[in-house]
Amino acid sequence: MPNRPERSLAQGLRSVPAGVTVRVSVPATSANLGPGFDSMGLALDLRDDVEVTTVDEGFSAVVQGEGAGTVPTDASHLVIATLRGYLLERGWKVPGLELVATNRIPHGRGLGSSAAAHASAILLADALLPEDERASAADLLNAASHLEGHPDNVAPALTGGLTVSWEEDGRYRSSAMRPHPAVVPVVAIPAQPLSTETARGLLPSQVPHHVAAANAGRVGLLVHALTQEPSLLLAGTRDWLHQDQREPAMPESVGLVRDLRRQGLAAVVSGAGPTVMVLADGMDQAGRARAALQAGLEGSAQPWRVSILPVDAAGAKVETHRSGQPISG
Ligand SMILES: Nc1ncnc2c1ncn2[C@@H]1O[C@H](COP(=O)(O)OP(=O)(O)O)[C@@H](O)[C@H]1O
Ligand SMILES: N[C@@H](CCOP(=O)(O)O)C(=O)O
Repeated sequence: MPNRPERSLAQGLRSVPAGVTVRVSVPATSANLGPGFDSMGLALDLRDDVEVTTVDEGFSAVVQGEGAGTVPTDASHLVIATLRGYLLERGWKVPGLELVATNRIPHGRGLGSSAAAHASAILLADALLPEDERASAADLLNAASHLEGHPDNVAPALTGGLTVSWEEDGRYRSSAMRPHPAVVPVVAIPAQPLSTETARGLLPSQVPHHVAAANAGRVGLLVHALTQEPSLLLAGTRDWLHQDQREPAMPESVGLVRDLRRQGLAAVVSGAGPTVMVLADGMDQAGRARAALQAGLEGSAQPWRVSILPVDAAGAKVETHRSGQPISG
């Protein structure tokens, strides 16, 4: 029977057959949104598209767009390595893979590129398995979040929209909400990257009780502002937990956030930075935010890309193609 997995007696692993193609499209995400450190996230309308085809042997990647020329193109490519690791955990192996990535999410800018890569790998691996072996959406979220180390990017990348995520007994969970249609994200993306690992290394291991309490209050307000009352976004995006602490690694970004907030705009550091994002209340304010970002960046030593980046409501999309059959969603 074509495409039936074979048992590898040597390793006790079942093998995904050659000739299966799966595609995934995953959006960029902005995590934290001010006070919601490691919990809040928003999907943005900018996508990485990744296709893998199983082959008889060898692991290779063709990378177009962001990361081309810098990320590995062999078995150590993040998506290939993650996909194989996940299959192994599930008791499966793949003899070889050809991967084609069309990347639009810039790397190391706080827009969730590594979360998109981890989510892509888990979704692709899952789609390579027979239907009766597929994991639930909750299990996929949990697996990808563990790989990323925190769920705030992975959750909106999978579901789209606005998410709040949490961890309970070692398992990551998330709930998705529809942001108010007036909310318009405006981003300023610098040329110079900053790794999330470096930015996380700047955070203190403890904070005073009153700081934790103040941030918790603003997260509650943030959910209300993002879903019901965008006029409260400036107050709802106030943070004391991580943005100032990371200033040494991105002084320009944190200074810009302060400057914009003094002008009444709900500016935040996107994820671990250094991208700056304004959550504008309507298109008029989004236009003012774009102009304020451009003015604030005049004279910067590096180029910045300033643009409106609308909310993505769709989240991740997966397509599978098995030996001559049409692609199915
Ligand atoms: N699509 C991808 N393909 C391969 N590697 C990737 C991809 N996206 C991210 N990475 C890896 O993750 C790193 C960026 O991760 P990180 O520092 O967490 O920043 P980000 O805020 O973009 O997620 C890149 O430098 C690269 O090594
Ligand atoms: N909560 C994390 C979010 C990291 O997001 P990224 O897009 O920068 O990877 C953090 O702030 O460290």
